[in-house]
Amino acid sequence: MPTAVSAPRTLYDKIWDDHVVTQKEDGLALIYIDRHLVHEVTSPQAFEGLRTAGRPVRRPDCTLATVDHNVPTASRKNFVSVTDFIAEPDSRAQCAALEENVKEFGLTYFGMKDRRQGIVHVIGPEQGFTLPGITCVCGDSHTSTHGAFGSLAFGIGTSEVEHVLATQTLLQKKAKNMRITVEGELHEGVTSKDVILYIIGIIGTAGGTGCVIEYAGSVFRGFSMEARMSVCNMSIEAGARAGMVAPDDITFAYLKDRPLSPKGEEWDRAVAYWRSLKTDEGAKFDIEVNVNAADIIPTITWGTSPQDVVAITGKVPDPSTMTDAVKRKSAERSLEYMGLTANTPMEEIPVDKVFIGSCTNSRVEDLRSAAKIVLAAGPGAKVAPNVHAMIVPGSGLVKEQSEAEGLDVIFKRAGFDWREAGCSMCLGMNPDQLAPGERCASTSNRNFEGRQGAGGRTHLMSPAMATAAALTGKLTDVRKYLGSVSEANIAAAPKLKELTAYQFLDAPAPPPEPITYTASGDLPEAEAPSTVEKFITVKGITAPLHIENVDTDMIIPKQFLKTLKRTGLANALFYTLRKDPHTGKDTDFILNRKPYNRSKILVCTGKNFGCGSSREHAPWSLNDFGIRCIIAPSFADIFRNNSMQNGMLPVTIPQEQCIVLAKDAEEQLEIEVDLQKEVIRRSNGEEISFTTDPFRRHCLLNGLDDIALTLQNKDSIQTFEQTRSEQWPWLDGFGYKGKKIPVNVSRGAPKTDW
Ligand SMILES: CC(C)[C@H](C(=O)O)[C@@H](O)C(=O)O
Ligand code: SF4
Repeated sequence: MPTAVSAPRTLYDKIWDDHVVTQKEDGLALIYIDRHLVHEVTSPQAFEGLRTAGRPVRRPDCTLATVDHNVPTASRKNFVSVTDFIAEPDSRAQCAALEENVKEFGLTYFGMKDRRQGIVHVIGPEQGFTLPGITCVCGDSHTSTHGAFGSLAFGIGTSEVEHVLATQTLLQKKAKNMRITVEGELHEGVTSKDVILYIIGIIGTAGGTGCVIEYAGSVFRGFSMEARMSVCNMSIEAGARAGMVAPDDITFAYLKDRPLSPKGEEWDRAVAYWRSLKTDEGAKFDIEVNVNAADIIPTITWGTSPQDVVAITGKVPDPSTMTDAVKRKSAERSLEYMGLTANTPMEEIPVDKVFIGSCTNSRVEDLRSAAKIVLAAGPGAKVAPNVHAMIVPGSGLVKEQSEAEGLDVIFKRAGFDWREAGCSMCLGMNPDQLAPGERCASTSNRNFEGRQGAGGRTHLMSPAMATAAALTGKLTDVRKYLGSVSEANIAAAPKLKELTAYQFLDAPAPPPEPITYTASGDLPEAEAPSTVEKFITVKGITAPLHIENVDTDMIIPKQFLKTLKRTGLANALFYTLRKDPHTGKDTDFILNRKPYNRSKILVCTGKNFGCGSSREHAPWSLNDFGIRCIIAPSFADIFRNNSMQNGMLPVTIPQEQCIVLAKDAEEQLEIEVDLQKEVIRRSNGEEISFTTDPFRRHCLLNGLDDIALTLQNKDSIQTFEQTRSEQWPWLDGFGYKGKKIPVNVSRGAPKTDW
């Protein structure tokens, strides 16, 4: 609840202060979570954990579930059930498991028959589930998207999903405040996607590590909600915990009359509160970055990290000009993977596929901007013969609205493939995938190796740029379509009719599935025994790794995320590096070689280990392989957290010391990591000290389970909820058809009349 703080505060400070349930002296806080989105990939093990411990979901009324990653995007005309429709057994099992879990635990679920189904980060805002001033989490790194509404929204791993389901809270340390200000006028053809790619190019994929970014300045103020969402979405690609934009009239206009937005007198109360959610004059930011809007031109990626950006008018960079050895090696590796030659003009690179979709760019406004380019290209515009171009709306409602506006006709006439909602080719967990060697102009957010399909090559860009590439068959400066001749084409074309979303949102929903649920309103007293292994000391063979930005897609590729278990993932670890794609045989990657195939420790000399997705499968696979400790110059926040939830220790020490340890490792000298004393012992007796968060150290040394610890605060949580209901009544219950579910009754099944 608001505390009496006189010093000027940032937007992040205010939301944080409003959600602290309890706080320890060392700064560790238990924060209340207002909204929880659930999808099929990161939840099965969490529900299993609840089941084993006999714990109910604490706030079904604040939880919304859907399927998105695994769903095929082919026509659903003949859809009967998930079991008939999804051919791939593991995808089918994961979607079926979610259907079972939502029934058992009484959660609201937008399944494949529901027109509101879609990517979690599209449906939350669309429904008004996402609101200003809230805390919002999901077992998905792109939860940062929801920060566009002035909320504190961030991705979590599966252990934390279980924690939120059980307690509606999370243990967190406050992040640093970072502000990125973009002032001035954007050039024609420059979109929100270009702005965020440009920013990541400047600050790098670790630039926001440990921070919550506030996007400020005239450019973000002028952006629509859709554009703000595209920016906040990619905060995670900048390494940040979350990104946010202060709510304003644009935010309120977007939210008004959404199914789950507050109504009537509560709306006025909510808006009055939301207006207070801006950074105070004089508030302190730990890091400030200023960008001049006029410096940005349409931007795309050339490599395998989102920071590998270049202007469309530029050339493929030349690694031989790079002075930093690790960077040079990474760039050489990227160019080889991408099949590119240094100094090739970007506009000369042909593409095989175009993907317009993903939680970054699959909303109506994105699709309109793509359609505008097709119209600008003239009446006979066609997708180039060498290209397969697909457009995948972010939700069933986006699809319906686009069709009512006639966008699908424009696309289909030009030869685009118009699909059903889902994550699709952003992350080939479903049939939409690149074949090895195929090159894709993609509006998604990650260009990691193998991300869109093993051996596939991804260039990130805006929807308008991707459309231009579809039409010409190569990477293209979209501004070529924005001259006076093209404007004449648009003027001559049938008018694009822009509709408002509301009429689509209000149409009746299909009846919900019957729910059986038996849970009491109180948090359980009983503490389940912890399953977390203790970490005291680990001594053994250490594997050296000389890669920068080791992303979680590299640690464990998408096909292994379809498991319903936490174990059995040892062979999946670094799969693409360990298996030859042609022969299926083991490569000579370090972890395949003796004695490193028995490594207990991994030392990485490159920065930003574990960046990218929130998949806890990454630490699970390391753990299964036998690696209990990773030493690196820096870690991505979610990976670090996920590792410690599994009794593993990520140790941060300076890069020079990592290089020393990697040399020891190369000589097969054993290393000992002693958490009690916080030292790393080399075989020559020399000690390198490190520090760990005191609470996490305590949990690791004693093998403690966060949920059991949190449940000791049950009285504080209940008191917090009482005050929350009085202060922000619109946050209780889903409010479908105006029906409110009062707190303390809400732990039963959600009412079935929504
Ligand atoms: C599956 C999920 C854990 C993952 C994420 O966290 O981002 C996915 O959405 C992705 O984009 O890689
Ligand atoms: S980044 Fe891609 S895979 Fe992840 S949630 Fe968004 S659309 Fe889905």
